[in-house]
Amino acid sequence: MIPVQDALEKVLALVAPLEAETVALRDALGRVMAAPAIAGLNQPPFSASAMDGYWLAEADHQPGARLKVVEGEAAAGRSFGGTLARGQAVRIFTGAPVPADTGVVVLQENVTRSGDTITLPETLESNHNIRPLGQDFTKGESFHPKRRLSARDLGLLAAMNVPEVAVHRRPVVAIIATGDELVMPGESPGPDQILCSNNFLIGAMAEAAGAEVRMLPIARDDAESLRTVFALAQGADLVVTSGGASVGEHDLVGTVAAELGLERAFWKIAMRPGKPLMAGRLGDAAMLGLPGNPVSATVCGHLFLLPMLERMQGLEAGHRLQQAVLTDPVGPTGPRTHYMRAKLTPQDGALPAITAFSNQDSALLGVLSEADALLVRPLGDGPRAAGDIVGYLPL
Ligand SMILES: Nc1nc2c(c(=O)[nH]1)N[C@H]1C(S)=C(S)[C@@H](COP(=O)(O)OP(=O)(O)OC[C@H]3O[C@@H](n4cnc5c(N)ncnc54)[C@H](O)[C@@H]3O)O[C@H]1N2
Ligand code: MOO
Repeated sequence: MIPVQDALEKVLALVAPLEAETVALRDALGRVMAAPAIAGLNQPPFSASAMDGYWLAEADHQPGARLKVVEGEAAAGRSFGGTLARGQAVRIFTGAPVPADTGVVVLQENVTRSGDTITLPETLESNHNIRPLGQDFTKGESFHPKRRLSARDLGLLAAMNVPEVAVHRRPVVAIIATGDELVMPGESPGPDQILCSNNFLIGAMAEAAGAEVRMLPIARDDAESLRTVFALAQGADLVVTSGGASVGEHDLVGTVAAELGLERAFWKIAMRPGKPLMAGRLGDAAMLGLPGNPVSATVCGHLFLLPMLERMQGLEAGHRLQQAVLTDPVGPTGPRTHYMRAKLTPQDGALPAITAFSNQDSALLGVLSEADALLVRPLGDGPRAAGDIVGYLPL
């Protein structure tokens, strides 16, 4: 059994950031940029009015000044074009280019207009209400956030006149459930059978983390069936199996994968649940052999599959341990780090409170669905009392 941190380093060494592909800006949400985008222009491209009102020269911006409003106007998309003499003002609207780089926009509701004359108020605003050219970004500026692109990022890229973005290719993940007892939802299980939940759980986790998932047929607990399904995984970047990872006679995943050339990085981790996890390189793909128990598969998915997917997409990969306060005591841990299913309760202005579920059986999907955190109990840790600060991983 190797420690979790060592296992994390080993699984991350099995993968690398995937090559870039170009996608339309419209399809770039949640993707990770593989190269910087360069602003094609200044934003704003001209000094622009921030308000509807009148533009005038700075020298004419005096309390109570009376100014003549000239013919014409400056509107968004249509500049004024003319020039103003002293004592003149021009009608201007929000987003319009200002007639000259200096000057002031006075809000229309702050002047008194009579015919073609406006009178400025006795108390003037200090704000000139002009957005200077390039105040948002300048032409040639580069943008390369090391995170998933958000809706706000897409807005920025659009404003930069970047219609297509170079992003890391999505990892293709082949998912293989193994077991004679498994049937798919919608089928009628025989008396000794159960439903295959892992594919849905792990598949959805991978998709939510940016992967393209290929759901393969269930492999039976015999070498022939496993070989057939492994062959269908050809071309995937990552092959994720579940079940058949332990030590029983029917646990054949390791044996068959070895026969197919698995260069095993490790098998068995000092963690609970998830002990029988295996990982390695299988041809051109990385392989992660998850334990069959759905909770064990999920915990391993959070601890290893998600970081692998992050790394393949060019993200910083790892576990982001957070802190919470125990509501109830927990017992000592044994020789494995224990990831306990737990519930968080937010606390005003303080760390959240965390409560471990009383039943930690690694087959309980109901508890897993209710849980929103894994309370992390380091191996060899003593008992902890209510009020102690502990680490957790959000689910
Ligand atoms: N003698 C020992 N027995 C076991 C050990 C051990 O160290 N010595 N380890 C236990 C631990 S810990 C785990 S975890 C399990 C993992 O075993 P496998 O990875 O070989 O998984 P299976 O035996 O195939 O299945 C375990 C359990 O999960 C159910 N399962 C499997 N696949 C799915 C699926 N796709 N969807 C839903 N449920 C699934 C399966 O029916 C079993 O109930 O081994 C312990 N044994
Ligand atoms: O490690 Mo097993 O994953 O405890 O049920």
